[in-house]
Amino acid sequence: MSAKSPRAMSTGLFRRVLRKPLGVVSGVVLILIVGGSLAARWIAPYDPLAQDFSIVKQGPSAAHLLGTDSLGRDILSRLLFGGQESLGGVLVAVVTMLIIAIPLGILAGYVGGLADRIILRVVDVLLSIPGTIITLAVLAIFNNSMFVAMVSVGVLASGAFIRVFRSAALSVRQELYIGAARVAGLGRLRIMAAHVLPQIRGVLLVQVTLFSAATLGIQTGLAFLAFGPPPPAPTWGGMVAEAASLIQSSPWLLVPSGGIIAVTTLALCLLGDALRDANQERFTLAGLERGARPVRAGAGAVLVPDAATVPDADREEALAPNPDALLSVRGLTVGFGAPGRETTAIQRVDFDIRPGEVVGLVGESGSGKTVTALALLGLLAGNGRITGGSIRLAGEELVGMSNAELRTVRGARIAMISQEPMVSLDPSFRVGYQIGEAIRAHERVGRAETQRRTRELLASVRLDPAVADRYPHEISGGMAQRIAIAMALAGRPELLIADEPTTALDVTVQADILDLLRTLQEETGMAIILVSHDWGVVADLCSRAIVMYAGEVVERAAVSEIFAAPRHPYTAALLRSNPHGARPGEPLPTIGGAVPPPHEWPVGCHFAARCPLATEACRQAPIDMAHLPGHRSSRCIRIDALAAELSEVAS
Ligand SMILES: Nc1ncnc2c1ncn2[C@@H]1O[C@H](COP(=O)(O)OP(=O)(O)OP(=O)(O)O)[C@@H](O)[C@H]1O
Repeated sequence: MSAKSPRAMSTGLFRRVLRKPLGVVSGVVLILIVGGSLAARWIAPYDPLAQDFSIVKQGPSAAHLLGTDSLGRDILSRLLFGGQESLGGVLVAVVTMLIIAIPLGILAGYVGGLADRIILRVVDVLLSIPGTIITLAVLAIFNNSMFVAMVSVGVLASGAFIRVFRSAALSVRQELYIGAARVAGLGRLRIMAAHVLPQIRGVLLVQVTLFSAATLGIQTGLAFLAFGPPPPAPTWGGMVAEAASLIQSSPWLLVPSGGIIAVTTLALCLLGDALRDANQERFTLAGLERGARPVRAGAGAVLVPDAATVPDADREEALAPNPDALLSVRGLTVGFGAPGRETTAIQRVDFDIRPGEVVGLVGESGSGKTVTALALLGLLAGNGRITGGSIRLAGEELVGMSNAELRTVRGARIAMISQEPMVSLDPSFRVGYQIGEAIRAHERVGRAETQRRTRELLASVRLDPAVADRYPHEISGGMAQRIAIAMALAGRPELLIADEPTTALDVTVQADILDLLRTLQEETGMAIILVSHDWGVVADLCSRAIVMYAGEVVERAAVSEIFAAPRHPYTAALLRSNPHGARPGEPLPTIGGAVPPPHEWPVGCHFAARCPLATEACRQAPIDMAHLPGHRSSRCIRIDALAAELSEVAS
């Protein structure tokens, strides 16, 4: 078992390149050219400056494999030494470009918002600068310094590459494992360095090879125009210039000098092609293996309490969080869209979770369960904001906390597992490494301690320690969910939000995961919010349930009470359509119609259009929560009619 870094995984791309004949040939050619230049002082047969006027302009011979030039100097030796200047210039430009484009591109793509807008303006400026004129001016100002000229080439080219790396980072940002890393409490810098950068390395390598080819053209072009080191120092461009001036009398001279530039450029372009193909294969394979699925995720939410969005009737409750609760949510309202013109997606959400309590958050698709869960973590999509209400964790207000403050809450105090454990895991990292990363996000621990805790966490989710050495594509969905749970436990959270943790799993595995969650809850004493639309799962695990419909909590009660006598027509309809209660041969009752989207919410009861008990009064004004005996509440004014209907059915 190990929690080692993902170096082995990064060799996957190179392995795929090595399977491509063009990739191998171009790679070998480049290694020979670069290696030959680096080792020039040991392998060059002659001094590149040594002149011998008795053998000028000779063709290839045993003594001079590539012939001699107009001063009798050995061409092979000059090419080998000249490569140092030409390839060194390429290296300077590429490194300069990377130093600027990688951080700015990833920052713009991953962080977005103002940072993105500022960086894009800088890119516009860089792209509008006439590169050739600036480079020639730099050479004039800096006394023909090829080094400074290549730095300026790198700076000027970085604008285009910032855009490329930004696009790559933007697409990685949507991945669930990035969301999972944020939930685990990892900082932005760490996520960008450890998760985004490795994911865009394929694009990066392709761009580096193609830019190197282009820069080689610029470097040799400048040397051809007599910029850079003056004669007799060998440069590839200078050798081409000399050969061009003697093209009539000695055409051979152009073959080795022009040839080395052409071969190097071609090899770089072909290597770039092979890398691009290998990288695309990787995404296709990863997509097939993981069933890639887009996910709503984005920058941390801006938390702006807006008292005006909390209706008067609920204001008193909104101002009175429960001091005994671990989590006390009051009047929580979330909007999506441009500030000031948001569409409200959840509103007036109130509930408490006591320490160690397991509570189900139930409702059809679109009722607002996930938005509520993400709001608790400050992880709403980039266009989402908390526009009202309060979230208190052990008395501490989370609404209004900065992102940095929220990071100390995520993972450490509130953890989350999602319904897609496989896509929550970064495919490039061994699972042991990812668990280790979750541990280190909360504690400063050494390698040995990280490994010990990784083993301990794997054991706690009933997995063999050897699983740590596997990559996500080497494990099953059930194992992936166990690992996601292990990662969630790494910060020893007080509250675990499990968002439909069994939905994507095989039925046989579902029961195991629920069992595991129950055992872990008993062992650790943490509270759990179980987001689900499956009453069977809720009945299995939860003591209380919160039922949501079209962005509002419509009923809160103990699960046993809800099953015995629901106090909201929506809860009753949901229970009737529960597949666990289906009778053989009888069609399963369904709730007619669909959950209205936020912009179609009616003024009155949101469920009125689908409710058989609705009257005119239900449609006229917003319905407040009615507090019933036994800590129950229901957002319904027809509770008596419902109770009468249910007792009629029962009798
Ligand atoms: N980024 C977003 N932008 C705009 N609207 C959104 C966004 N995310 C969620 N919503 C809206 O919020 C509402 C509640 O969605 P939510 O995902 O919370 O429902 P849910 O009950 O969790 O459903 P499911 O079980 O399908 O996950 C939906 O109407 C949805 O359209």
